[in-house]
Amino acid sequence: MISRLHYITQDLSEISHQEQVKRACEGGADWVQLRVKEKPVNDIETIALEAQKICKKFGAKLIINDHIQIAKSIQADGVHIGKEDTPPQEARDYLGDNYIIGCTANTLEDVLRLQALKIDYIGLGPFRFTSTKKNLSPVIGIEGYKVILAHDIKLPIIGIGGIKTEDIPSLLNAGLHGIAVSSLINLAENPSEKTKEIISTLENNIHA
Ligand SMILES: Cc1ncc(COP(=O)(O)OP(=O)(O)O)c(N)n1
Ligand SMILES: Cc1ncsc1CCOP(=O)(O)O
Ligand SMILES: [Mg+2]
Repeated sequence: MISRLHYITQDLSEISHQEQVKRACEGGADWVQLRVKEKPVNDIETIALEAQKICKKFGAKLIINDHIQIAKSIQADGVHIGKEDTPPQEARDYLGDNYIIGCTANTLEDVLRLQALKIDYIGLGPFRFTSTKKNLSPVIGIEGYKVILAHDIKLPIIGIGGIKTEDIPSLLNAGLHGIAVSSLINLAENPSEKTKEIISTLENNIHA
């Protein structure tokens, strides 16, 4: 099952990725995407191993952003790859069938193209402007999500980009499977409590 909440770490000067993972897991996050942008690959692998220990302790899945080699060498649960990363089919051939592969879409055309591939979920965004990611694609907004999600899409679609807790009801109503958030948790006064609040809001708004 693809989680409703994809928690994503970010490069912050004050707090390590490992500590970010711990705080989110303590709040109940069961899906962690390790997104380290500003470090050499060897350092990212070391961080990933430590993040994996924490995720295992809490029973959370660990998804590695961008680096399929690291995912394979540490036997993480999966990878998230974007349009400028390894192509999805190449990632599937490299990782085999036992890894989760998520891919980024920014448009309906991206979603329809990705649908045909052997992947497990799509991260569709950005919902709104966010400073967490550089070179952001044009924002989709709630109306854009409604148009895209009106199509017959089989893969779970995860919304991403500037999402706040109060957006959750309308995003789920539009047809998203779940959401991915970074700064909402990482920059919260109490990240574990914020994680709990997001999870309970998601649970209260799933109308299966
Ligand atoms: C769940 C989810 N969706 C989209 C993204 C963005 O991935 P990408 O386009 O490769 O951008 P970077 O995260 O690498 O900057 C994501 N990470 N997670
Ligand atoms: C990785 C990524 N891809 C599109 S927006 C984004 C950043 C999401 O972070 P935040 O939840 O802080 O806006
Ligand atoms: Mg990427």
